[in-house]
Amino acid sequence: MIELVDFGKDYGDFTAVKCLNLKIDAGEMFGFIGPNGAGKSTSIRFLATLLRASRGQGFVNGFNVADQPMDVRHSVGYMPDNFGVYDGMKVWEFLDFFAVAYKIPRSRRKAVITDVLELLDLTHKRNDFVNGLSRGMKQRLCLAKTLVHDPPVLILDEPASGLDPRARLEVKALLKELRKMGKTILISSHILTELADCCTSIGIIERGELLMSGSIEEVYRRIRKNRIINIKFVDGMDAGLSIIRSMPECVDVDVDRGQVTCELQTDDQGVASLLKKLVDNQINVRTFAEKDPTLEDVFMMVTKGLVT
Ligand SMILES: Nc1ncnc2c1ncn2[C@@H]1O[C@H](COP(=O)(O)OP(=O)(O)OP(=O)(O)O)[C@@H](O)[C@H]1O
Repeated sequence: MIELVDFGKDYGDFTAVKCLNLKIDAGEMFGFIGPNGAGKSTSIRFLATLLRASRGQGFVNGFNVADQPMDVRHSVGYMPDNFGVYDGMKVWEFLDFFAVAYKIPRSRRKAVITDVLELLDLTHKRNDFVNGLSRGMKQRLCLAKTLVHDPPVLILDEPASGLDPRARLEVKALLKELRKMGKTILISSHILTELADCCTSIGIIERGELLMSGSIEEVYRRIRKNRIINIKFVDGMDAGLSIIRSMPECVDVDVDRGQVTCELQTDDQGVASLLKKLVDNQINVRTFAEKDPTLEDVFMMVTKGLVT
């Protein structure tokens, strides 16, 4: 449904995106994850037909982004990372403006706006001025405007940024609802944990390069070669730490409030042999537990080059 083939973008001498290949199937919710300046918005703006590529091609709903921009625009609901609005506009007028832009006939516009407001739980704000809305409401309104022409594809640039935890949860619930309605969704975020339980697949981008992509399960499977172990000692933590650090499989060690967290590039056998080594050296281990990687851990490992 969404595809980038060798996409690249230069701004003058600066290469923002090198060569990005991405394929998102119909019905997927794809999380596009990367630090500031990684190239997420650049790629997204290209897919939304707002930016010319320096190299490569993009396809949305079977249409070529560069050659068939109008078809792409009708297929896509795009939510930018910044929300702009004309002064003195009411909520319904804002949506009507986009409905007109998408050439929805006058006879259908009122019903479309009513439906979208209901879906986004904004019916009670219909006659309020947009500028008076809270940030959470504005984000929801922005999401509402991406839906007026009922596009099969939604491209959302950081839809949950700047929201409080409750508003973030609400946006996430909405996204799940939209996926159930059959929309294909590309969503970018730095808030990795946000995406973990709603995305079907993710792509991690850094400095214009896609470092890893696939279903969450696939990415976790690959990351499993790095094991994260939490250890607490009764005593002898310093001796324990030097044993851990001496292991060639050890790639990272962190100590926080009496708990040691170490990252080992190893398998089950390697994890077991660390515990054995500690016990054989008469170190009193109180707890020793492997931690399942969170999306945050995955992101840190991938961007540190520990997993490819
Ligand atoms: N119009 C522009 N002119 C010059 N450089 C640009 C322009 N737009 C983006 N860049 C640069 O390209 C790089 C990628 O920017 P982009 O906005 O795509 O990243 P991003 O991953 O979306 O970051 P963020 O999460 O901060 O929004 C950055 O270094 C940015 O400074």
